[in-house]
Amino acid sequence: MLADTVTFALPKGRLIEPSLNLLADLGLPTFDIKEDSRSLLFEFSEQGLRYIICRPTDVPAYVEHGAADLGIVGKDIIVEQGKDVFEMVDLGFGYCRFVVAVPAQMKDISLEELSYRRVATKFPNVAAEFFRQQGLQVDIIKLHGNIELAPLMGISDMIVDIVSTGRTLAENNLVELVQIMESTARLIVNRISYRVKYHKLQPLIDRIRYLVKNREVRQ
Ligand SMILES: Nc1ncnc2c1ncn2[C@@H]1O[C@H](COP(=O)(O)OP(=O)(O)OP(=O)(O)O)[C@@H](O)[C@H]1O
Ligand SMILES: O=P(O)(O)OC[C@H]1O[C@H](OP(=O)(O)OP(=O)(O)O)[C@H](O)[C@@H]1O
Repeated sequence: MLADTVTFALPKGRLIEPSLNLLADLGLPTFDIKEDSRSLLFEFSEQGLRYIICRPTDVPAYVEHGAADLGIVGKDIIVEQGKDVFEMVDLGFGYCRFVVAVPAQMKDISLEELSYRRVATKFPNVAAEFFRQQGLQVDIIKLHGNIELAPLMGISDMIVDIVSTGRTLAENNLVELVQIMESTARLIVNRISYRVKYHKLQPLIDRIRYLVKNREVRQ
């Protein structure tokens, strides 16, 4: 942890553009992600600021271990990973929903009938917790992407995944059965940084909170 520098972990992928928009709206330095797409570290020493670009699923680890003081990450990943970080601000962008989806021919199935079936997901903890709360026992198959393929290929009966437009479900003949939770991007903060760098971080967090409250969400 660099004492005089604030390090921000930014997720590459879907959330990078709205994250950079947020930084620009705050008047913080930004960079052109397209031109510099292989660079992973951006330093602005005059402003005492640096950005690291990581996989979205790695943002909480960088923040938890203090390599970054702050990070931007989806609530979906926060809930799945349960890392020891402060969740400070709902940033409003990156809206999506966790759902249970089944093949269209199973659209009238009741939740109880899902018991003892196989569920494919990138989010085993979210799925396990949901079915546990429902009092249902299921077999969880952890995959890393293209989850909609699993029921098509017969390795699972259903999926727990993120839905945004619903297009991926529809194109793979799946239908939403039940919503588990909604998700948006969040500002997370390292617990020790928050104490040690309070004089720097709290004003920044306050500005982000104010901006998010008073601006149109730029997706
Ligand atoms: N279809 C979607 N529409 C809108 N937001 C989404 C969608 N899918 C995911 N998200 C949100 O954007 C975040 C980043 O998603 P993205 O697809 O860029 O990375 P990823 O492939 O899930 O992460 P990783 O590369 O670390 O596995 C997710 O954690 C979620 O909060
Ligand atoms: O409702 P939609 O707008 O169609 O979006 C949903 C899709 O987006 C995410 O996948 P992503 O594109 O991140 O690819 P992945 O399956 O490799 O994670 C999610 O896992 C769904 O597959």
